[in-house]
Amino acid sequence: MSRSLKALIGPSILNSDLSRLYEESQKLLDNGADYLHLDVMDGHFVPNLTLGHPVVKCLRNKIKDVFFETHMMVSKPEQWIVPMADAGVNQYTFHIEPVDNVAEVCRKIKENGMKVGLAIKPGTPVTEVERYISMSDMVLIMTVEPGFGGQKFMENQMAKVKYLRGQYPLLDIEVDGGVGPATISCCANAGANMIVSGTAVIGAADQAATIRSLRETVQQAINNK
Ligand SMILES: O=C(CO)[C@H](O)[C@H](O)COP(=O)(O)O
Ligand SMILES: [Fe+2]
Repeated sequence: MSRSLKALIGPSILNSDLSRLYEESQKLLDNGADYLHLDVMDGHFVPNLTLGHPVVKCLRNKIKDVFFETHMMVSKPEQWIVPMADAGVNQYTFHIEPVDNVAEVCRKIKENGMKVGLAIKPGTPVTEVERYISMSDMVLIMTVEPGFGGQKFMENQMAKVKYLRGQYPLLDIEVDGGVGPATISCCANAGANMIVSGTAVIGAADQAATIRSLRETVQQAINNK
């Protein structure tokens, strides 16, 4: 049977009340999130700090059967592969910009039993990531400068998504940054199927309805292709 694309919504907990990380995460899952997108920042690759593998491990101890993606906004992604695998991460998504040997990092991630996600910043050409696609499970096209939640969606990044979708009909393509009800059609029509949404979902009056509506918009675009 051939594989088909699936619309998946992975909320980012970055702009939630982080003193209640477990409760906020569980609430998102109860409201229909397909996976959790955990933003890891090192204060060096981006000018902000969030959480690391000890926190991810504690969260994993409380939330067992859910797909955890870590979005590694770090200068040395190779350094955190083993600790994140040990913490129970399912997919290790890292930025290729600071990495000399992307293939080697991909190899190590797989060797440690995780899926590989390749991320690029808004200023990085899509061709930079395209050459590594065969080694990856997913490509993340950032739609804000990484580092902070609550920023404005960059529509000009959709050209990258459209290009990738045209070339790779079954590739998992994720968008992250400023995505919510106002911008989801843009992402869906360009061909993104994995949707990270932080502020828009966390702050929604009806979280379940918002998650459902994001997924329906994306699934409809997939079905109409
Ligand atoms: O990687 C990120 C920031 O670097 C976050 O995942 C992203 O910003 C999600 O939050 P929001 O939807 O509020 O933009
Ligand atoms: Fe992110």
